[in-house]
Amino acid sequence: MANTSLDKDKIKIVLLEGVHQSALDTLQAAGYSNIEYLKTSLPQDQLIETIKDAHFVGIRSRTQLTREVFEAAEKLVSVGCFCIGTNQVDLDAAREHGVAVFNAPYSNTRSVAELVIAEAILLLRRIPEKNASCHRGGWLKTAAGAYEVRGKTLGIIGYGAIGTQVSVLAEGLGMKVRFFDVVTKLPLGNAEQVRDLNDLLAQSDIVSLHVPELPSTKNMFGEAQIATMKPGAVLLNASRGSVVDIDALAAALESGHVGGTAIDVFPVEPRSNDDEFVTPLRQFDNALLTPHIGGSTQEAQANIGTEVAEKLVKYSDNGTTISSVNFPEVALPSHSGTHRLLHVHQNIPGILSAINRVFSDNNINICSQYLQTNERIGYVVVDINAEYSEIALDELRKIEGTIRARVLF
Ligand SMILES: NC(=O)C1=CN([C@@H]2O[C@H](COP(=O)(O)OP(=O)(O)OC[C@H]3O[C@@H](n4cnc5c(N)ncnc54)[C@H](O)[C@@H]3O)[C@@H](O)[C@H]2O)C=CC1
Ligand SMILES: O=C(O)C(=O)COP(=O)(O)O
Repeated sequence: MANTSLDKDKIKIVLLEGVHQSALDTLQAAGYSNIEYLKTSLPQDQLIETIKDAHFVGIRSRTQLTREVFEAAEKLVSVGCFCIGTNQVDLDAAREHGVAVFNAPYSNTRSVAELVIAEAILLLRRIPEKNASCHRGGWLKTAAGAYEVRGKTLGIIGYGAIGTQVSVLAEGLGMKVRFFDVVTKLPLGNAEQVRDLNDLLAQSDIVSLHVPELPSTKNMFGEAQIATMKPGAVLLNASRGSVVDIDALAAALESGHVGGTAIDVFPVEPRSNDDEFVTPLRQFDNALLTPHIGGSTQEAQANIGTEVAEKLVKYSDNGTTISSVNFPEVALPSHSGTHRLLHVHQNIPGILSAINRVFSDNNINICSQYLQTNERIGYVVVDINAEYSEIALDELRKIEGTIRARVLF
């Protein structure tokens, strides 16, 4: 019988953007040795060349996996986003090509929250401009415009995993927490949900954004929202660069309406540490600018490396898709003694009977079967006796609506 389950050393894995060593360790410990490791992201043409024969790809927030990339990467089975955000991946295109995408939804939450709290304190004490002045030989020893965060109102926009952590830490420092979210959320501690964004902005001394990049959050914080902030209040953004209109923010820093800002994410970010960083905010001493390092701590990166690599290994070794962001989720037991067929298909009428007909027409006994569907695709996993897997795989691949079929043993 032909060997249709790929040997592990033939499974090519490309890891980009310097993911943590823990990812390599996890993959290697699971027997995967064919790993190409790159420290940066790649422009689209080089990316396509590098991953055209890859089965697994690991990225962080910088690498853009567009439809064109998925069309070119014919062997791609799965993508690991070694971060929280998955906006850099065309998830529809991935799903249509049968590529399961995984991320690490919580491993860097605390790191972002700690940074935001530190920035809030530094901004209210006017530290960024005092620090800049000291570096130039100045000595701005004054209490003018410097405040404690205790008793101040923090307005959080997006009360999810990060927003709630910020909320808890802020209350520990004696801040009043108010939040705005499009979903009704259970407030932690004494935080209160404010239903109208303008109301939140009008009462906050510190505004911090923690929303995902979505069509609805693109430029959601522009001239009008900035104008509604209290004069002298500070704005923090460690979510995505597309959320804040940077030119409007620059104008408000120029006029003094915004008292200071801490920005970690930008509409255009350099591809690597060797490229120049360009933003209109560079000219302002009271703008605390960081190079998208909200989640860049040793703890977060090590945990993310292990977490996402483990998800890729599980999907590769036994087909489990638990916590995939674009695939129906199936938790699978091990399948010793049988061959496991994995079939990803468009969710169209009649396809399940066509799949089951393959087994009944060929008199193949099904040892176990698992199915999960969403409105677009279905994922069927069938364990059968080894001797029948080649014929079954051939027949499954012929079914109209099949996106991808593979066998594991
Ligand atoms: N700077 C960095 O290094 C990092 C940045 N991030 C960014 O932070 C974002 C948030 O992360 P999590 O808290 O884990 O996500 P999450 O999904 O747990 O929370 C996001 C919250 O935003 C809310 N939301 C969505 N649209 C909204 C809108 N228009 N107005 C108000 N609220 C809205 C959601 O209902 C949800 O409660 C990520 O999507 C990612 O882009 C995440 C990690 C590191
Ligand atoms: O986790 C996220 O969404 C982040 O923004 C962090 O991205 P990074 O891994 O630092 O490129």
